[in-house]
Amino acid sequence: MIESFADPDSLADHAAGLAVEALAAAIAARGGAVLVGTGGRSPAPVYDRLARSALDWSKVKVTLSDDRFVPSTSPDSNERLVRERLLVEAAAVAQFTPMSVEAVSVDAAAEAVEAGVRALAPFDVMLLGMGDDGHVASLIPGSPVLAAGMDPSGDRYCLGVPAGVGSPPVARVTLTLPALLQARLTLILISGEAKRRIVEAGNGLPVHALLEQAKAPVRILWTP
Ligand SMILES: O=C1O[C@H](COP(=O)(O)O)[C@@H](O)[C@H](O)[C@H]1O
Repeated sequence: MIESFADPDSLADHAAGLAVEALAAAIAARGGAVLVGTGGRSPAPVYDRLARSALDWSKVKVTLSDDRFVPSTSPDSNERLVRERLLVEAAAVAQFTPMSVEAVSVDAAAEAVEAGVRALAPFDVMLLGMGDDGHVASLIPGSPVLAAGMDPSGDRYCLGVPAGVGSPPVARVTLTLPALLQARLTLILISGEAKRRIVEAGNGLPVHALLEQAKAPVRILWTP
């Protein structure tokens, strides 16, 4: 069920509030918390709010749902977005685990980060956006590795995605569906009528695999 908000600020306020509540509960219960951030245009306002929150960020580990296989200084880097908008102010002390690293190939990069990302699971909060094609993370329709990434019985958490799909159409490292289902709470942040229609269509796109499962709690926050 889609939760609607009048404007981007109220959506970001609510998303940040849910995330802080869940992360604080994880710290109280287990002594630490794991936040999986995401890239694109949706999460930055939530990051701004999280960075100012009174959470004990020294006990929070942060990684990404996916990243582009580009230098972390690139404007296309999701890591750059997280470092500029989340890992600042109070959140500057959080420990970050990258989803992409310099390597001879994107597959080598995925292999290099697999153990470190897997060690963070189960994740306490995962933020996701959704592309105009129904992709989440970098599980993108038309990708030659989509079936592998969406395989619920797959044994990898991190997967290399060849260039040619997505915007920008660069190579990427993505969490797989089994990894996405390791989140105790997933918040999908979407905006606009077109994306709402994609979610409601229920026609087998990557986002629908998350919505049609009962293992991991998923909430969709939408604003016009
Ligand atoms: O390319 C990507 O797209 C998705 C969705 O981005 P949005 O701008 O439509 O919210 C994003 O979640 C992902 O991290 C990114 O690599």
